[in-house]
Amino acid sequence: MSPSTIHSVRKIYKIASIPADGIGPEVIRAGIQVLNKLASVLGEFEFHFNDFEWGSKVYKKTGQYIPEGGLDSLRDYNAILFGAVGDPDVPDHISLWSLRLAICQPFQQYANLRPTRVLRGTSSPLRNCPPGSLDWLIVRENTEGEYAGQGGRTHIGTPWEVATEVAIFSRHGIERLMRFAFACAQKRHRRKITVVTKSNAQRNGLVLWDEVAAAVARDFPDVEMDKMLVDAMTVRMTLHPETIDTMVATNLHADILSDLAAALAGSIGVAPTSNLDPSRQYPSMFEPIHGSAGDIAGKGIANPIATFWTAAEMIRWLGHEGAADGLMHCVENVCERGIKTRDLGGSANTKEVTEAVCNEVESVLGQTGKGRVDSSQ
Ligand SMILES: NC(=O)c1ccc[n+]([C@@H]2O[C@H](COP(=O)([O-])OP(=O)(O)OC[C@H]3O[C@@H](n4cnc5c(N)ncnc54)[C@H](O)[C@@H]3O)[C@@H](O)[C@H]2O)c1
Ligand SMILES: O=C(O)[C@H](O)[C@@H](O)C(=O)O
Ligand SMILES: [K+]
Ligand SMILES: [Mn+2]
Repeated sequence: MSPSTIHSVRKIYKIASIPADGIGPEVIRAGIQVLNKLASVLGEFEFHFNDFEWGSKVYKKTGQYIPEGGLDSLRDYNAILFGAVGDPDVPDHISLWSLRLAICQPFQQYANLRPTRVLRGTSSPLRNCPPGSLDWLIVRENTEGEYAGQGGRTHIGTPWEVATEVAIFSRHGIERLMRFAFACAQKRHRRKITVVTKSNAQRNGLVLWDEVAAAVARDFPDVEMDKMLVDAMTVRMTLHPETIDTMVATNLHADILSDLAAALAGSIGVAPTSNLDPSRQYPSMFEPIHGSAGDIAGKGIANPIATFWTAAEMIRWLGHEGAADGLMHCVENVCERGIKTRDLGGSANTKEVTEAVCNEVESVLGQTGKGRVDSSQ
């Protein structure tokens, strides 16, 4: 193939980056550096990043997180790379609802994927967790449930004040999510799914959840399904991690379970998330699971690996499976060499980890090409 032909097949992706608050800009900068390195080494795609300044700083000046017409302007992108939102001067419910949820919900990014495993070179705080025994995929409902946004407050400030927070579960919303979750489980080698529920106490919405899960399960006879109450699930995750593969849970339950999962796998600093619109009508959004981490922001010590793993999931969604695996292989090599941030027990800073990953991409993927990785490396 002549160089000009190679050039002509290179895919160009327009990525909207929204670093936002706290450590968001620090880890997104690192993520962009690694993605650009990967692109130049592999030569199979190229990224055109457009940085959006949306975040709490701008909100404090203008009163808006997303400017007029802003959401529409995102529709032209192949994907959105998001940092984190949250600022000590802004109530958390304002920042979360005005930025992250203001994108996920209208863009119908109903499937939130949160893979969790113990990366090579890192360890679980659990005593009985040999490599490979914690390898999970959490599928979180991402548009309704406890995050439906329905409710209100009356008699504000009085002793008889009332507030409601109404969880909404629609058959349509549950079914599309369940189908997606079962299809994910089917693609993994264990073909096993745990439907997480709380249908003993939540006797309407989560009973519907269970019924829809049972109906969908009939269409996936090759996927083994079990059912677990969310409180008991925390025990199983901690004591018997090897019995779990894919789990599917409501918006709030999975939010909580995924922070637990991240900690059990080693650190919230490595955990990725994809907010997917499986219909591909809207761009999907990729972000580290963690928040703006005000306690470490500005110190240059945030773990960028959650963003690197997120970046790998983004390129996987764009169709470059080999490149995604190649990037993760390099990230794990760097961990194995002990170049890790403090949350993983190391002493490296964000910049050092980022440079080490870039160098690894260059030396490993530059040799094998196209993201193919020799597993003996
Ligand atoms: N999707 C999002 O944007 C998102 C997610 C979670 C929280 N938030 C917001 O972020 C703010 C802070 O929330 P929080 O403190 O509950 O959660 P957090 O994830 O920001 O931080 C929890 C703890 O984990 C540590 N941590 C997080 N990411 C890390 C990383 N990459 N490297 C090393 N350590 C890391 C922090 O230092 C902190 O001690 C709040 O305003 C919250 O609403 C936003
Ligand atoms: O609930 C939240 O704050 C968000 O869902 C956030 O925690 C996340 O995990 O994205
Ligand atoms: K985040
Ligand atoms: Mn969360």
